[in-house]
Amino acid sequence: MAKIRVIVAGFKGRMGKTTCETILAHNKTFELVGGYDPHGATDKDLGTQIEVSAAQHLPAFTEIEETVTAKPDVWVDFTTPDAVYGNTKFCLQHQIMPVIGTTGLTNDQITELQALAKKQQVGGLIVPNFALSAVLMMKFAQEAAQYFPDVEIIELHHDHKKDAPSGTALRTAELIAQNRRPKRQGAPDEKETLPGVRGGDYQGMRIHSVRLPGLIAHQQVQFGSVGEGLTIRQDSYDRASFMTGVVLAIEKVHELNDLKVGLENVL
Ligand SMILES: NC(=O)C1=CN([C@@H]2O[C@H](COP(=O)(O)OP(=O)(O)OC[C@H]3O[C@@H](n4cnc5c(N)ncnc54)[C@H](OP(=O)(O)O)[C@@H]3O)[C@@H](O)[C@H]2O)C=CC1
Ligand SMILES: O=C(O)C1=N[C@H](C(=O)O)C[C@H](O)C1
Repeated sequence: MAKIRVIVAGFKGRMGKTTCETILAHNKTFELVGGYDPHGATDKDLGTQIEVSAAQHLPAFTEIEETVTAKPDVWVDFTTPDAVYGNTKFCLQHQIMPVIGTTGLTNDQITELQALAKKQQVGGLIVPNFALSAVLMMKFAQEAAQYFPDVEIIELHHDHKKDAPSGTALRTAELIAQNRRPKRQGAPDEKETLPGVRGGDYQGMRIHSVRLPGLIAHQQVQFGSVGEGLTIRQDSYDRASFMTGVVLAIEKVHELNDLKVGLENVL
């Protein structure tokens, strides 16, 4: 069987670099055909970033149009919230299957991209969190919300993270909202004496974002009821935690005939 040709957008970043290393380690099934970073990349960058001799001659593109010359089957995106919409649109327009890890796509953008994927007949996957523990945490939280409508989400990340709340927290809130009876939490007359201290309001439930050095990616979904509580906690202690999901997504994305949200679509 032919190897799956993969390009990594944001290859110099924390996730991009780990992803390139993972693809190279899976060289029986995957072929890393290049990297993309519009802010500066040379052939040498990709080789030196990855520090694997096999990667020395891989192209690193700075112009998005040039990426098609590498003939990728799959585009893995770990870039920035500002770039991800344009990158995904480009993939779909060029029949490249997107596997999107970057956060920040709005629901309207996702709907628009799904329509484009349908028109172009290209499958793809948007994955708020590739860690299996995170996928399970979201599923368990969604289930618990049927019985416990009072819930706060506390997400904790490294202090280089650009977006808040995290994509995982937003997706968790979205899934919980599908099962939770609408409710505005807290005392009706509650008042913040320090602005923002109660966190972000997502349909009446609160999301809190913690940023600290030393952290990678963690989330606690805390439910409360009369005389009892339930806490669902997930931890990514290392970026390796995302790689099982990344590999699975690259392997399986060709089985999809539209643009789906969530790793559960290929589990
Ligand atoms: N779904 C998941 O499981 C996970 C998702 N993420 C998400 O992935 C994204 C990246 O995270 P992380 O690797 O930590 O971030 P980094 O800042 O380390 O990496 C982002 C990289 O993208 C590059 N970049 C910027 N603009 C573009 C563009 N237009 N096209 C291509 N590359 C670009 C940056 O390069 P330069 O410095 O040259 O601008 C940088 O090297 C975030 O949105 C994060 O939330 C992270 C972990 C897991
Ligand atoms: O920026 C990160 O690091 C992460 N981003 C994703 C998010 O915003 O949910 C996934 C994971 O939490 C790590």
